Parts: sequence; C-alpha cells; structure tokens
Amino acid sequence: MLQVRNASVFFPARDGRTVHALDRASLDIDAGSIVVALGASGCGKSTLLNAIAGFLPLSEGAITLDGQPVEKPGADRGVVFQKDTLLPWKTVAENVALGLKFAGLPARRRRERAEELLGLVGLEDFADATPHELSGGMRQRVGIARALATDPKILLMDEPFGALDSLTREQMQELLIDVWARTGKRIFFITHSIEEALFLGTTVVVMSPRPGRITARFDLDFVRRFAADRDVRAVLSDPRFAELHDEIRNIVHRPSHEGRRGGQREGWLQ
Ligand SMILES: Nc1ncnc2c1ncn2[C@@H]1O[C@H](COP(=O)(O)OP(=O)(O)OP(=O)(O)O)[C@@H](O)[C@H]1O
Repeated sequence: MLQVRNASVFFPARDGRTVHALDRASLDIDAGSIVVALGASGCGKSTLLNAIAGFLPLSEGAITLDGQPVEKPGADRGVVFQKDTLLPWKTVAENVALGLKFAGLPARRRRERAEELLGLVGLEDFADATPHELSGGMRQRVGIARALATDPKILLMDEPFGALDSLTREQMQELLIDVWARTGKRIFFITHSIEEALFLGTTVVVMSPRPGRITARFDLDFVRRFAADRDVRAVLSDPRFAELHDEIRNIVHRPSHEGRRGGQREGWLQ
C-alpha cells in the first residue's frame, strides 16, 4: 500500500509570499489499482507525484510505501514523464536496462530483461534501434519498459501521453491497460483529460488549485471492464461514462472557493 497522509508542499514565491502547491492531500494506492489525478493546470498534480517519487520533500505530512517512509527516489518507484528522458546515444535495449546497470546486474541478464520488457510493450523488434528512429508513442513505450525494469512496486506517470496525437494516445492507453493487467502493477497517473481519467482509473481524484487540494474522488470499473472484454465502444457508450464526465467537468470548472465550502465530497480524504 502506498499511503499519502496530509501531505502539504509550500514553495517560496518570487514576491516573497508562499505558494501552497499541495494542501493536506491524503491518498491510498492499493496493489492492483490505477489512481488518476485530474485537475486544471497548477493544481498540484506534479507536486504530489514528485513527492511520491521522492524528488521533492513534503513541507508537512507523510508518504509511506509498504510501511517504509518515502524520503528520496528509489528503485521501488518507476517514473514516466510527458517528455521522454531516453539517452539518444544508447540503444533502446540499453535505455531500458539503464537502472539494472546501476543495480549491478550482469550484461546478459540486463539484455534478457530488456527484451522481455520490450516484448511487453510491443517493441521486441526495436531492441537495437536508437531513440531517434522511434515515433513519440514508441519512445513512451520505451519509457514505460524502462520504468518497469527494476520491478518497482508502483509506476508514477506524469501526463505520459499528453504530447501524443489522439490516435496514438488511445493506443497507448490500451497498451497501458494491458501492461497493468499483465503485471498487476499499481499506477499513479496524472492527466488533464477527463476522458482519459475515466477510461484508465480504478480511482479518479479531482484536484483544485490554490491551494492544491483533492476535492473529489470516484471509484470506477470501466478499466476492469475494458481489460476483460477489450470493448472500447461499450465503455465509451455507457451512459454512466457520460454522466461522470459531466459531473467531473462541473467540479473541475467550478471556482475553487466553492470547492472549499464543504459540499458532500469536499474533504473526503481529510
Ligand atoms: N519549484 C517551485 N517553486 C515555486 N512554485 C512552484 C514550484 N513548483 C511548482 N510550483 C507552483 O505550485 C503550483 C502547483 O504546481 P504543479 O506543477 O504541481 O501543478 P500541476 O497541477 O502539475 O500543473 P500542470 O498540469 O500545469 O503540470 C503551481 O502554482 C506552481 O506554479
């Protein structure tokens, strides 16, 4: 279990004031779940992810992974960003195996593991290609394979498909569901897209800005349905999908002061 408890992050702003980037966020990410954080720009999504990744210290609160405090980056958390961070002078397989090299695994084992993971993301034929030979979607696949290389307990994904065209994005969403179904990895995923959140999340948390707060939570089963029957149309044409889309849209677009007034969902996690 990954637990975030009353996590707050303050940044000093240029004008001498303090930016309250994350305000008492609490969240549980169980084994096998995909928790999606959704919200307008600046509501603290990346701050929350960076804190879970151990890139950023909390100002208040705590994060634990299977009972261990998260205080710095570690191989138990794999991270994928919107912009890929592949090393252009290394082959695809070498990029995937980078973390394993740091972990001291011998070259043959690294190669085997890289090939296994490239198979998982549908790039078995590209092990010896270099990143510049790949499309944006393929590079993100490599990023996912690389994040999985050390067999982390959780995958942290910060708008990983945000820069892709819509068709590639849909393919990547389906690929991610396959990876999730086959590896059982828990995933924390950030997006601006309500549709993407509804399609991928076993839980969707909606965040509001200034201060960055979790203001609503929805537990969903669209992704499990898709994983079972791979019928996109059945999911997208489910009336509940459209209802939730509207409901979340209203929350995302409501002025943040209303979100704090103590409606039914407000403060659900605190
Ligand atoms: N290092 C920093 N120094 C000062 N302010 C920061 C810093 N990092 C983030 N912030 C501020 O904290 C708030 C939350 O930022 P964050 O990047 O977490 O939001 P976000 O929801 O991920 O946004 P986006 O969707 O645009 O990526 C913003 O107001 C941002 O300007």
